[in-house]
Amino acid sequence: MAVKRKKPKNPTKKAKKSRTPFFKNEKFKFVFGVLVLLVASYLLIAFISFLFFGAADQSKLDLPWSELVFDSTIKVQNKAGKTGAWLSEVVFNQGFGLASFIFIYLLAIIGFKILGRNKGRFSKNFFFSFVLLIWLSVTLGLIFTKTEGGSAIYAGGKYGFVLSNWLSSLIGTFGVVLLLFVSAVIIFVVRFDKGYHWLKNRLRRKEKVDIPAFEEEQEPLEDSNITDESISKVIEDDDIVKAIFEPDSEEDDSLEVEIASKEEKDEEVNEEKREEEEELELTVKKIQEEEGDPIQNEEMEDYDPTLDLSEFKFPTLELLEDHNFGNAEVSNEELISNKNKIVETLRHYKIEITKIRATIGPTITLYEIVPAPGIRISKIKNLEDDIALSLAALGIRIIAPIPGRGTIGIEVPNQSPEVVSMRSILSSKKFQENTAELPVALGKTISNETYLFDLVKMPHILVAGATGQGKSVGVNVIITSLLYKKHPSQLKFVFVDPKKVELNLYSVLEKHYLAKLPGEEEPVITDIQKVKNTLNSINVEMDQRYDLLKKAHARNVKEYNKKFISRKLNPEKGHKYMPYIVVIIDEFADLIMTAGKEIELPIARIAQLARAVGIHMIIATQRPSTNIITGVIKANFPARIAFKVASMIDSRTILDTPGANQLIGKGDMLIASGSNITRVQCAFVDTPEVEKVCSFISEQRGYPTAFLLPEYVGDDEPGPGEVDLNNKDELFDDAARVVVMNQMGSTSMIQRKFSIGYNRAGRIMDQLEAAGVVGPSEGSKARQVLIQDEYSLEQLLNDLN
Ligand SMILES: Nc1ncnc2c1ncn2[C@@H]1O[C@H](COP(=O)(O)OP(=O)(O)OP(=O)(O)O)[C@@H](O)[C@H]1O
Repeated sequence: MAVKRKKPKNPTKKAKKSRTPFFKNEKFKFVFGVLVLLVASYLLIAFISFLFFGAADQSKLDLPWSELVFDSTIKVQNKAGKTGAWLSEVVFNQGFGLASFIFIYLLAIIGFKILGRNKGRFSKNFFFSFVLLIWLSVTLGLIFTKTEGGSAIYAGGKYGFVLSNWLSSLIGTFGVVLLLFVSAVIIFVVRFDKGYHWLKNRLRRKEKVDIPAFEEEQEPLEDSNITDESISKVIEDDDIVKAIFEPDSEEDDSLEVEIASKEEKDEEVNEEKREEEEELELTVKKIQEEEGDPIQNEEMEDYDPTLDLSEFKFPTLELLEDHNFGNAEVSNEELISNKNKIVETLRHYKIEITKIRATIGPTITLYEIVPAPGIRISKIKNLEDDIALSLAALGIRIIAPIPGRGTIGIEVPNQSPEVVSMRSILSSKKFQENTAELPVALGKTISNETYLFDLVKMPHILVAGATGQGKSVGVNVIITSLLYKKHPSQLKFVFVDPKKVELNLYSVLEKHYLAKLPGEEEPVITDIQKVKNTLNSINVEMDQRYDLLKKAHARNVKEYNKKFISRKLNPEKGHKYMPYIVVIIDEFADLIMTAGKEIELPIARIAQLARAVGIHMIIATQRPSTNIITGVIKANFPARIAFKVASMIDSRTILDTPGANQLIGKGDMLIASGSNITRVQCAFVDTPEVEKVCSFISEQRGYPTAFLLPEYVGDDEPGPGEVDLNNKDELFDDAARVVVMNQMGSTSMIQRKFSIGYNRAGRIMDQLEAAGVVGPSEGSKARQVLIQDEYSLEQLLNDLN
């Protein structure tokens, strides 16, 4: 009985089903497709026969169709019979002449399209075939102005003939020839992208433009299915080259400081270039691999994830401040004085140097020295404090040796440090032109380069630093960078902020960029229990994403989305576009102190596995002690950012090396990724600026709700076996009445009737089971209702209350 009532389970689905027109039916499509192909074949036979026997049949084809068909004395030679002969006459001679064969091609592509076999671009093919039909018939009409004595066939057909005649009278024969030529070139260029590039290259070569070898290779790449990753790689390589050149250009300002020649540098540059070329070849290979992707599906316009908010406007740079308070540059006097002090101090300890070179950064100047042969590096390293003392500067850091350069670096803070504005780094060419998946512009390096990374490659970041050293600003910089590059459909944030103040300003982005649990009020999570549920829910999302990736044979979310966008994945089979999810946890220490393992384990799991499915995590902490940043966390967060910390031990805890204790604060930071440590001056973005950016976004139309994460039932929610009837849900009585009235124990019915989440409906169902209203769960079937009438139910409810 209960099963019968299952019918209205999903009314919208039902409505959809009944609305499906008959011509979308698979069988109908198949029959229709085959019919169209048969007609095409028949016409092909008729047309070809017409070419041979048209002249012989000509006299009979002047008769009206009915007379021709029904008069049995009339015989035609056309292999497709009288109808075929008559059709050929109408389409060929009265229509478009030899170009009429294009009709057969059109019918064939329509037939294959209906059968679902047409993988080409249908609308494009259709349109161009039509254009070609007209073009060809006019051309043939122009060339074969008169039919030859014996021939009964108009090569250009009546239309071609009339049209070409009319055009000739209008612009003259030469004009028509010119028009046909120009239109042929236009058709060719518009229709064939490859042909266009071929033509362009031909013309270029003719101009004898000297194109370097790698550029010639890049040209077709633009057009092929080049992946964003490969583009970003090319750009990154470019950046490396720049990074090598830039310090040199800086040196020009301080020529007096430089002692040695630049020959070595040139060699390095050559080597980098060689590497770059090798890298480029690799990229090309990768593209070929991807072309062989076996999953192909029916042709449609590409899916556009941004379509729902297509009018969304990215925040403008004007929303950000310049923060340029007339920052003084490092003077030559300062450079020379520092250089002299370094040289003197080292000399004092009998360390001779052969070369010293300065690279000026926004807050720090790096003095690179090459000690004389035989000097032990450790000796210089041990003099760190002495050099600091003699330079009377805090924050001296010695890097001995600078990896990959064979020199020793001494970083000295500038007397008047520069504030690196967020605006300046976001307006940098490097950021503007970056095509990385999740580009983050964090600040400027020691060589005044914009420091940029792709969060996808990092892929989770641990940020630590003593209070007031720029951690919150750093996190805001990361978020702002992403907001300037990613559309709301491509990126979602989960904000966890136990302090309740730091990330709250982003709550206005709820309907654009935030993800939350269903039924959750607050978009920024502050409650520990909710943090647990959210992290576990992200784990569920991660598992679901892995399942979808597996089904789609995709290795990562980028590949998956690419397939989804090109409609190779069927949404009806559960596939969906996957936005990146960036989880930002501020004050991680507070969470670990209160919830310990319950928080640590889901975080570690996400950190271990979520990279491929587009989930990334950034956790920030003030207290970088080993009980907070445990081995499990450390092992899974290869990228770490350290602002100034109080002690060397703290520095070791974050970076596995000292150094963060010697930073100068105010956004001065060390970034460790793998074995590389880079000193970067973090960009500065003030809270009012972030607020402006957020309100710019939130004032625009958003999605109806935040991005909903999967539901997660916490462990401390009572399970079915341990239902507490003293603590019944307030909808319990009403739900019991609905169940008994309908005689159907279905959770989804309760969920629908009361517009509540599945979890709550499930809990009510468990309570109904414990109260004896329904029987135990029977898998996907509705539960048996144990109370038969409303009277018995009211009695039971009275007893329970
Ligand atoms: N990149 C920067 N450039 C210049 N000044 C900065 C920078 N970052 C931070 N500051 C300065 O340091 C102050 C403190 O920064 P911030 O609030 O980010 O510290 P914090 O480490 O988050 O502190 P807490 O842990 O107490 O929240 C800022 O108000 C600003 O004046």
